[in-house]
Amino acid sequence: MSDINQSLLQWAEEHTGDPTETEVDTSSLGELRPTLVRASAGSGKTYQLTARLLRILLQGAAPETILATTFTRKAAGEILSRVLVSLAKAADENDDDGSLESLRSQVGLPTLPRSACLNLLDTLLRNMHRLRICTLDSLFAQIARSFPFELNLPPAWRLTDEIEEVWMRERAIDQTISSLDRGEIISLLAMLGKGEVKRSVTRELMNVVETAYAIQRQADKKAWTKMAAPKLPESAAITKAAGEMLTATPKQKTLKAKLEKMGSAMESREFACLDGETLITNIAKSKLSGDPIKFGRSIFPDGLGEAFKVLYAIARSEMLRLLKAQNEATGSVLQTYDFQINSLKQAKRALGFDDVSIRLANQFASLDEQSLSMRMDGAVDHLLLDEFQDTSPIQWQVLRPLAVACASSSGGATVGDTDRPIPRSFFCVGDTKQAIYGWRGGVAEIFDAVAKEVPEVEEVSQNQSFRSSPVIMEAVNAIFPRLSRHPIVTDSDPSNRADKSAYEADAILQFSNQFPEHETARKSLPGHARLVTSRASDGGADEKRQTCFEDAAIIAKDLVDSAPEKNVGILTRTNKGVAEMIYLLEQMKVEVSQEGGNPLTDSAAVEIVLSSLMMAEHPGDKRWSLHANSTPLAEIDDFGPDWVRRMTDENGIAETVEFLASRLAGICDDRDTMRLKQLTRLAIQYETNPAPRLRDFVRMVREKRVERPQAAPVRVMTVHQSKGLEFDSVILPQLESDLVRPSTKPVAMADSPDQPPTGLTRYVGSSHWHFLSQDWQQVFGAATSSSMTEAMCLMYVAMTRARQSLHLVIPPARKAQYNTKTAASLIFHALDCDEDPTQPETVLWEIGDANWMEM
Ligand SMILES: Nc1ncnc2c1ncn2[C@@H]1O[C@H](COP(=O)(O)OP(=O)(O)OP(=O)(O)O)[C@@H](O)[C@H]1O
Repeated sequence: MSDINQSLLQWAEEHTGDPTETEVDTSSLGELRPTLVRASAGSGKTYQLTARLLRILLQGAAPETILATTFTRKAAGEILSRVLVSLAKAADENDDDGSLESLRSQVGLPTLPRSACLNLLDTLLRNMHRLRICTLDSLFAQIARSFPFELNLPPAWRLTDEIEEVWMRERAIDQTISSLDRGEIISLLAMLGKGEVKRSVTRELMNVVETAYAIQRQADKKAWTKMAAPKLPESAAITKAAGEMLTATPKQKTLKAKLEKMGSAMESREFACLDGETLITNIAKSKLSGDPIKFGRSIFPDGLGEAFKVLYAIARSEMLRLLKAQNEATGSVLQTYDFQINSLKQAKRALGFDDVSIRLANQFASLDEQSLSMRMDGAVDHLLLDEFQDTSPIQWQVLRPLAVACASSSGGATVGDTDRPIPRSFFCVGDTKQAIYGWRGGVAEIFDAVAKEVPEVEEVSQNQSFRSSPVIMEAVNAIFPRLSRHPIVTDSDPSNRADKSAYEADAILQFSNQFPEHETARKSLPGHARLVTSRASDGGADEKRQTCFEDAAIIAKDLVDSAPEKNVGILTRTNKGVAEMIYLLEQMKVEVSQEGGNPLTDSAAVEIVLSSLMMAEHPGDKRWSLHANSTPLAEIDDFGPDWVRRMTDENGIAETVEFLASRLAGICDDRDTMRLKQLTRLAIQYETNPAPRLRDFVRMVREKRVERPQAAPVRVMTVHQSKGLEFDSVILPQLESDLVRPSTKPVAMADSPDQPPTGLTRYVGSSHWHFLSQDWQQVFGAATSSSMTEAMCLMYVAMTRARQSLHLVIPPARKAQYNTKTAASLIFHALDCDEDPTQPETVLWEIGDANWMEM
């Protein structure tokens, strides 16, 4: 039990009366109907979920009948702490903040007695271990423990961590390669790559595993063979077409040369030169538009129509047959990898969260509710799901039977020893506009699945913010419903289903059309929002970004200086951006902290300790000893690889690290000292590992993010990390990067987005989409739309973290039309700014009062 819970329990014990004295009259609550809440940012999703949980508890439900899940441990902790703190405050007779009234209004019980809050708090604190408020991952791990045989789990299995997962992946890839002979490797690589061997075997396999394994595990076994490839045209037809091209007599030399090249290729059946051929692309365009086939500005003479059809059919068949072979090779290598990694994990008795979810999902498809509740340490009567937009199809498959059972209000447990039943309940909440975890498998369309699959679920939407000032809401309302003003949308041709831009445009259009008007309950909260260009910079994209970051740092410093009690969130697109931003702020002596933390290697002192350990691991590699010996550690008697090895063998890694850290004290500032302490703590934790090894420890330190203990007034993080948080001021300095980052991830075909894939294929560049059948074109298009929608969601999450002020800093545009595919350009067009975006240090748009902090 945490310290806060311990002290709450003590406090509750001193104040609790006889629980039977205060039976709560919950009749006014009515039945808790199955509910699906689609709620916008800051509109109180966590607040509502907490309210629902409290209502269920106040009705007398036993804590073990309730299950509330979310996505991060932090969010789960936040829900629990909101429940406990609001009860504790409401129960406190000396409270003069109106906490009891607030709780009464939150739960909808105007006569809720103070003593009932105290009794409930007491019950909860005594039954904390029974109340399940947890992440989906930890819930699944708990459930899995109840089904060891069905899930074929090794005895006494344990969960892996991220570092161990990487280690096992590398081992399994090595074993996959060893299981193949040389000839197999060469042909496999040729198939996996673009028909040519261009990468190292390990790197290519690593890439395939990283991009395709997770999706293939959820897919139908035959998914990689779904893509069909047409045969080459008949040989006679090719010969005839070749002849027509070779004998054609166009006036223009370029046309003649092109026809000769194509004709010869067909005649000799050497088709490699057709890949990437402009003429083929032009044939595809003409098929779509009905216009004559062009080459440059010239048009081919009449009579070649059939020959061009054959040429196109050859190019299409070549491309799709290669893709089909690549897909099959990918499926087969992933099958071998699957065998290797599973054997490894089975031998180590270790499973990752993904392994657990997949095994459960397969099992749960055929499980009835009774056997489910029998195994799960009793029945779950009340299910509450938070952040539902981030749920993956696999996770929904596991949750579905529980959701359906809880939504049918009959059959719940009774209150204590009485025979008064408490109807079961289902509640799920989320915001599809905040679906930013597509890469982790989250699928916002799961919301629609709930509406379809959970009987009689009531849908509620909520767009009133309890977080942001009217100015922030005005900014959000000014931007998102008008995103479709951007030239990407206005210039797009929606009829071309092989055009990537059309899908991107469509995604922006849908997002802006469906965007609900946002309101706020905090009508008198002052605020300020503006879009500015940064100072000019001469260089390329890196210099421009750097200048925006510098300007953002200046804005943050000004805000902190003028209103030290307010907090500032600087949200970047990338982790690299976070590191750069922190460096700049530290240079300006602004106190800053990083959400989620950095690896400890951001401290030079930690690097010295790591070099000393690596010196023992690789005595032949002089880099490590040179580094370690150029520091005060060189003064240790006999210091060298043997000394470190002896010390770790005799005293363990943690003690060695602690000793080395103590010898570095003289050269450490406060920050280094704190990071060294954190390093020692990591070493102590690491030593509980069954086979601790120096090399693995160093690797873990390099990868593991460790937060600094205290949050500073300025916090820097990626937009992803800011989800669920709020700041008085938000600064967005990285709006100029590409909206959608290029991806070559495989693409999946499914009956609906919440279903497992029935088909999979390697990625195909958009210039080749015209070769694909219509259904696959749509699949590629849908993947593009999803990425663009996610980019819109990211912008939305970023802006709606602001309570009072919002600073959007963009570099001056290259051209006044400003039609780049960036958030900066989208915002500029949505706001219909009159000012010239090419000018530096210009306020392009501004609302509210820059002195909001004084109001
Ligand atoms: N009905 C309400 N009455 C008063 N305050 C509320 C209410 N609902 C929410 N709040 C307050 O508004 C703020 C935002 O609420 P909350 O964090 O629950 O929003 P959210 O919908 O989860 O936000 P997001 O999706 O953006 O993370 C919190 O400070 C919360 O205490």
